[in-house]
Parts: sequence; C-alpha cells; structure tokens
Amino acid sequence: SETPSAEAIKNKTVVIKSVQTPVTQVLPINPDLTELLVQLKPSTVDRHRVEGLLAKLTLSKAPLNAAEQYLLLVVQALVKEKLESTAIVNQDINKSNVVELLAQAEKLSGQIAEEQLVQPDFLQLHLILAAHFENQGNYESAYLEKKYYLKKYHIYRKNKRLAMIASLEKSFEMQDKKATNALLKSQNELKFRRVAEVKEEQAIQQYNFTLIIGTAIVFILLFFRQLRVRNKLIRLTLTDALTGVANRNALFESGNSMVKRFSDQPEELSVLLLDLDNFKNINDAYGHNVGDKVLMIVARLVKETMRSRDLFARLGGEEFVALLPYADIHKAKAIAMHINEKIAQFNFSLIMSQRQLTMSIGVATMNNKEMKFDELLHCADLAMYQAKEQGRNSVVCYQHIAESQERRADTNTAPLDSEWEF
Ligand SMILES: Nc1nc2c(ncn2[C@@H]2O[C@H](COP(=O)(O)OP(=O)(O)OP(=O)(O)O)[C@@H](O)[C@H]2O)c(=O)[nH]1
Repeated sequence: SETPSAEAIKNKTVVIKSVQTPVTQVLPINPDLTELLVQLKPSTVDRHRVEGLLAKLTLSKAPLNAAEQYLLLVVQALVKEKLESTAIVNQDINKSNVVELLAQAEKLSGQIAEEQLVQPDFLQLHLILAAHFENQGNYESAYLEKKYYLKKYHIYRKNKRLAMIASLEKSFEMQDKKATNALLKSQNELKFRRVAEVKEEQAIQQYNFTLIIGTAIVFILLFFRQLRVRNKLIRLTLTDALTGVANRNALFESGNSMVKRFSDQPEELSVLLLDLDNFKNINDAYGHNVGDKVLMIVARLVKETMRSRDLFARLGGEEFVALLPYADIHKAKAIAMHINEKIAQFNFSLIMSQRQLTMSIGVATMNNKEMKFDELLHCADLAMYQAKEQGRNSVVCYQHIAESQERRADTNTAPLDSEWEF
C-alpha cells in the first residue's frame, strides 16, 4: 500500500466541508480516527501505524462530518506536537501551525453538539493548546486553556455520571419489572396449579360420590332381593307345595293366634275338617298323578268358597281344614254344606273316568273360651269321623255329637245316625 511521507502527512490540509447537521445530534466518528487518537496517547508513538491510519483517512473518498473534521485537526496538531518532540520530523515545522490547526477545529464547534464537544477526545484540543502555550512561556493562555478544559471536563464527567445513574435506574427499573413479571408469572402458575388441583379434587369427590351412591344402590338392591328371597322362603315354609294353600305350619300358627284372639271376644270361631271320601281308590285306580290333580282341584274349589278373613289349609294327605272367624255354628254348617255340594257336583271327568267325588266334613265351634286350637281341631276331627261312619258325603257338627252323648247319658239310649248328620 502507498504510505505518504511524514512531510506530506504534516502538511496535509483539511478541507472543511460544511455539513448541515443539527447541533444537538451526536455525530458518528470514523473508527480509524478513534484509533489514531488512541495511538497518539502513549509517549512513544508507533509512527508507521499512525502514518498508515492517516493515509487511509486522507485517501478515503467518504466525506467527513464536522466532528470528524474537528478530530482530524486535533490529530494533525498532535502529530505535529509528538513528531516534533521526538525530533523525527524536520526542524522547520512551524509551531504556530498547531495553533492554526486547532483554531480551525474550534471554528467547527458550532456544528457539533455540546454533549460531543465535552468528550475527552474533543477536549484534547485545549490540553494541546495549554501545553503549546506553556512551552512558549505563555502561562496565562496555558492556564486559561487548562481552566477551560477542566470546566468542560467537569461537565463531561457530570453528564457521564448522570447518564450512568439514568442507565442504572433504567436497568434497576428493568430488573424490578422483570422481578415483578416473574412474580406475577409464578403467581399465575400457582393459580393455574391451584385451579387444576381444585378440579382434580372435585373430580375425585364426584368419583367418590358416584362410588358411594353406586355402592349404596347395590346394597339397597341386594337388601330388597334378600328381603324378597326371605319372604318367599317364609311363604314357602307356610305354603303347601302341591295345592298352594296354607300348610300345616301356617294352619297351627294362625289357628293358635285366632283361638287366643276369640277367647277374649263374644264372637265365635268355627273350624271345618274336610276329608275326601275313598281317596285311596283314586290313587289306586288312576295313579298318584291323578290323585294330586284331584287334590289341587278340590283345594281350588274349596278356596273359592272362602271369605277373605278365612284361612284354608291342607292338614296332610287328603285332609283340609278351614278356619272361619266370626262364624257361629249355623254359618259354619252352611259353609260346610255349600262346600260339600260344590265338590259333589264337580265333574272330574276331565282328569279321570270317575266323574264324582264326595267329602266328609266335621264342624266344630269354639263354645268354650278356655279351648285350645288342638282341642277345637280334635272336635272337628271327631265330627268328621262321625260323618265317615255315617256313610261319608255328609257334614257333622261336633256340638250335636256332644249334645247327643249327653242325651244318651241321660236316657241311656243309643243315638240315631240321623241325629248327627245335617
Ligand atoms: N296322590 C296323593 N295321594 C295322597 C297324598 N297324601 C296322601 N295320599 C293318599 O291318600 C290316601 C288316603 O287313604 P285313606 O287314609 O285310606 O283314606 P280314604 O281312601 O280317603 O278313605 P276314607 O278317608 O275312609 O274315605 C292314601 O292312599 C295316601 O297314599 C298326596 O299328596 N297325593
């Protein structure tokens, strides 16, 4: 690269270009110029480097702004000072050139912002002048330049301090804002997490509630099923499996309680003991299946004649019992005869060739309030046997047997069969 001679560098004149820039605006500085100023700071200057940078700047076609022109003049003044002091350059360099150069630079001050002018690189102008005046023995001017330098430097320091405070405040505000933002963010996250937790708790509660309700429903259903099964079992234990009417257990249970109840009240309780005549012959002739069917038909026919308050039960085999509350002997006899008639009139030809069946019925009424149910049933049984003995298909009332026996005891005469039958 072409390196201009020191002479050329020293004599290089600066062409001041008027650049219209606002005075408040800080102008950009070419980095080569800034480095030149740095290079010129130490007491021993790297001449080649300085010359290289100056040449680069001089040959550059880019126009210089007012601040750059100012600094270039300062650089040139410094070069003159430094190179002269190191005795490298020619002795005929006019020292007044420094003053001229710096005077030119000062003329540019009006185009440079005050803020930029107070920067150390720009203020060097006054230091150079002060040193220059001092070397010439012009101490007053040197003093004034130095004083001016210090005044401006003070402003520069003050501005720098204020700028630093402002930047610190700004960074503090930023940090404060960042911390506040972080706090708000973490608070938001906490809120979201809490909301999620609450939702999760609600879901668990709902699940538990559903589980409890479901379990409760299952338990209730099981309880009712158990109740139904229990009731069915109870019903079965009280029902005759073949005919569906009350069985022996139910008969004795109801019979005992009814007798107890009627022992306290004036109304009467009657019992019918019904026995199919020659039922064995049916079994023998047509088989047990037909016999069972007959029993079922008879049970149904008798049940149809019962009042809602009555109880009809199968005592066992072909024997049935009817408990008739609020039925005196006359009513009980009437019911018994109605049953007898109904059975006798029923046509069994659908299940067997024998069309007709008859019944023997014994009737007993609770005539003694001290009577037990077994005794009442026994009376009915005696009456029923009497009916069988009389030739079956008849109704016999125990009260009449008793009366007849009493009479017989009185007259000591044998009773007539017709006396007992109705
Ligand atoms: N098919 C059937 N027969 C039964 C049942 N229980 C008892 N028997 C029969 O009923 C018959 C009763 O016979 P008996 O006690 O001699 O009485 P009967 O033949 O009716 O004669 P009388 O009572 O004197 O008129 C027997 O043959 C028993 O086997 C039953 O549940 N089903």
